[in-house]
Amino acid sequence: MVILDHSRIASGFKVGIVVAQFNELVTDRLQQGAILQLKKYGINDEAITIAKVSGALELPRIARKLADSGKVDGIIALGAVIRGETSHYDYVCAETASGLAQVSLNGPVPVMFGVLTTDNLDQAINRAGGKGGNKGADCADGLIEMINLEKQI
Ligand SMILES: Nc1c(NC[C@H](O)[C@H](O)[C@H](O)CO)[nH]c(=O)[nH]c1=O
Ligand SMILES: CC(=O)[C@@H](O)COP(=O)(O)O
Repeated sequence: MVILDHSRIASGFKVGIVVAQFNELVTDRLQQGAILQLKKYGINDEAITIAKVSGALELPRIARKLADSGKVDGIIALGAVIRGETSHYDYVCAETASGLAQVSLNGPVPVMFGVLTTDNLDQAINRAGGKGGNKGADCADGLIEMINLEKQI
């Protein structure tokens, strides 16, 4: 029996972070949470490439270009989609999730889905360093595990 271990060793990893600026009150906190968590693994500023996009819908395209660049071992995609009065929320959430999943499944590196999809600002804030934790930090943990796991396959 072979058990592939998703360890959390991160020596020499290069990480890309793609961040939506829409609702930047929230996404800035997600970004900081991801960076602080990566630093716990010894991944410092010089090993992190940050790309800012307008909104969540722009995340997949830049994530794909970064993935294809060969400059990173994995990507964290961060955003905050907060429901408004119309059905626009549904389309933004669905297409962003689908787009990022395609980049992860079809591209050369893993892409972590760090896009909050909430009904209001309070829910988003709570998941960006509040009582709900920090989704950016969670994505950092998961990315290290994914990179390590894929190196064993
Ligand atoms: N309403 C939110 C958006 N909307 C903008 C789209 O993401 C996109 O930038 C626009 O449709 C142009 O293509 N984006 C968020 O990240 N969060 C929102 O709550
Ligand atoms: C998630 C959105 O696109 C949303 O903020 C847009 O708000 P509205 O539906 O009121 O136009």
